[in-house]
Amino acid sequence: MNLPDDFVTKYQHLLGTEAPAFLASLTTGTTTAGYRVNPQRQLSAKLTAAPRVPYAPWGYYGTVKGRSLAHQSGAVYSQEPSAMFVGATAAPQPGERVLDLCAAPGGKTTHLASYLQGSGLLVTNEINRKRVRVLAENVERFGTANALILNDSPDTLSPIFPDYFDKVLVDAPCSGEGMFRKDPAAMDYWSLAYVEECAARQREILTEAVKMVKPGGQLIYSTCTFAPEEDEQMMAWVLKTFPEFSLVPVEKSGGVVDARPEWADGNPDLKRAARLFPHLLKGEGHFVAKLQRATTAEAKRVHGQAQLGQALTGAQRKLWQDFAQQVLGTVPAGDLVTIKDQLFLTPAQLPALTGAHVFRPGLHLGTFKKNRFEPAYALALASDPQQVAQTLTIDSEQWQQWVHGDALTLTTAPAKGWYLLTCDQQPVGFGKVVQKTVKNFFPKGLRFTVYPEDLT
Ligand SMILES: C[S@@+](CC[C@H](N)C(=O)[O-])C[C@H]1O[C@@H](n2cnc3c(N)ncnc32)[C@H](O)[C@@H]1O
Repeated sequence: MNLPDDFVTKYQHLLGTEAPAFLASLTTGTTTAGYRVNPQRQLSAKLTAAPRVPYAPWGYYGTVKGRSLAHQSGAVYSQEPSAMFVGATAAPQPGERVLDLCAAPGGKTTHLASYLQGSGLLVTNEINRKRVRVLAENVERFGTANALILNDSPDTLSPIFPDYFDKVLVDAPCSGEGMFRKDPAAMDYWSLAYVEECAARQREILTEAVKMVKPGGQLIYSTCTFAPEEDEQMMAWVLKTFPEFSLVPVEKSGGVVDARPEWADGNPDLKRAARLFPHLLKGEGHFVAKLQRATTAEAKRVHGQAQLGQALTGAQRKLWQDFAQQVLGTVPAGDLVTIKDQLFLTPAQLPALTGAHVFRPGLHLGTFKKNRFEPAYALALASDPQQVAQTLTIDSEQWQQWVHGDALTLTTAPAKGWYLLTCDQQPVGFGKVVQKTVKNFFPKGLRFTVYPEDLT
């Protein structure tokens, strides 16, 4: 791999005697894959036998194939090990209000969801229209029930959520130098000028992000670049521009090191942030900082209350309750709304979302058809098979037919109706049983063929 000349010169100057090891790790080193397991799931011994990522709860080194049961059912999320340090630094407590401002494809968001354990609120936002779809797919696949998914720019959100969140994560769009080894295409658009462009955009994003942190709350800032302009210098700028914020020490282990004050204005507090270098640990390049807002200010009030959809008709409520009682065994608590014929369970007590683009108002429960209710795939993946009344266990061969979109044939005929299909204790979707056939409702856009090599 040929690194850009300007990049090599810059880091030779910055790193001095450390530069050869650093540059060699990028040109001749190998990337280490990782995955996080989903704490909401029963996990097979195979998934948890891999070596642990030292700083990341639920994190393991190793590979899980995309066309595997573990991936499809949301038992795992493939994530580069250094990226796991970001969620581990944010580590929200159950019940907190959390904003992930730059969230697609959803690696950090699903990690934050694991910490929240289905409680509190996760507002997960992605500015890009195409990428927000992928974010929604991953949030649903991971069985996240308490997320509001938005598709907005930071300046649309800051007036809606003033002083609102316990934790705000800005996993910023950056020059991506830390990904050169994993994704050499990131070098194609890199230049010294591009670093400056990214820094300007980060200042804009942070200017809005700070407004949404409640007094006493925290802002977590991360990039996957080595560029001091986007890392230490960005934090030095925040400290000077927003004096209510101070850096709190990021706990470091497993080869994670202090950030470099000498690469910014020399403020020793900058050491409190963290750098992940590929020549010092098993992972790619990252920078992570944790900023605390002082408690002195009084929180601004949010306006109004969100109208995320329509109220249910009596007939719709009965259809849903009958389905939930019979198939789930219980009616989940929470606020229900419909958008056209779609039913959602929404987070409670949100402010008015004036001007925002709501991509998912909450957990998709299903669709009202003429006089019947059809449960959603998202509900299946958010369900705990051990709590669900009507489940049907399928084997690996049937799972392959299922994700391919085929109907399944059973040897005996259970009672007619909806069942949560499970394979190896993982929820894989709802199927409708009619005599000895299970009709396939696996979403058309997600169907895939499993090849023999995917099963090893
Ligand atoms: C580093 S990626 C986020 C990765 C994600 N947090 C994850 O863990 O999967 C940065 C994201 O910021 C988005 N972005 C780009 N420009 C932005 C802007 N001006 N404001 C907010 N987000 C932006 C990009 O579309 C991209 O999805």
